[in-house]
Amino acid sequence: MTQRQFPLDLRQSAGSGPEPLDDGALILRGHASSHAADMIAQIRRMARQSPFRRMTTPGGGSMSVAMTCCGLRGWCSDAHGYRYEERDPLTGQPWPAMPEGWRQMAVAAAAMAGYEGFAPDSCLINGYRVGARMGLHQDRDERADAPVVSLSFGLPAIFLWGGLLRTDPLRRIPLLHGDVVVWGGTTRLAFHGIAPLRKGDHPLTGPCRYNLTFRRTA
Ligand SMILES: O=C(O)CCC(=O)C(=O)O
Ligand SMILES: [Fe+2]
Repeated sequence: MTQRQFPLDLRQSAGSGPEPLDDGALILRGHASSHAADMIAQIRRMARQSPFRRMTTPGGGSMSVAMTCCGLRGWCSDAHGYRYEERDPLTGQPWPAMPEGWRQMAVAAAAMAGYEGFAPDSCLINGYRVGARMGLHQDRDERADAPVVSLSFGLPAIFLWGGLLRTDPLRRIPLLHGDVVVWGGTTRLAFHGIAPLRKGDHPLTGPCRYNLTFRRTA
């Protein structure tokens, strides 16, 4: 008898305890699944206030990932470089507030990874469609003495996880709907990225993947 297989893009992770990723880094599989529908609805509401946009890189290119932010400061990229801004440059208005439930989830996930007292003041919201990718980079525009907490919703993606040198070997780690990754401490500045998103259709997000990263900027 052939085993019936769920298509990859309908899968979500089981929530089977922390999965070590690296020193100071772990994956909480499925940890955000039960909040997904609410959080996706909130993302869509926020995007009416501060729309997803494809930012320009300092090199003059345009990012394939569409971004928006919430919280006290939002990450911005343009011809002048990368930085955090208190106002959305697109609207001239403050970014949408970070919902208290989001903050609590990020604080709890950080604590599960050993980072007590995480106080995120910014959340970068990435929107990926088929082919969108994020090249290998370090998250170094915010405080590196606080962890990054990352939530994935919708279509699966391959997370590329390296080391402190750009040339360190890369691991390819599937991130599914509801997965949470926390990294800090000695691997806070590890290089990472996202492989080009594969086509799919997710019941909650259709052809997209959303990724939320909570950070401490000041
Ligand atoms: O989409 C992801 O899972 C990672 C995003 C990321 O690395 C970033 O926004 O800095
Ligand atoms: Fe990053």
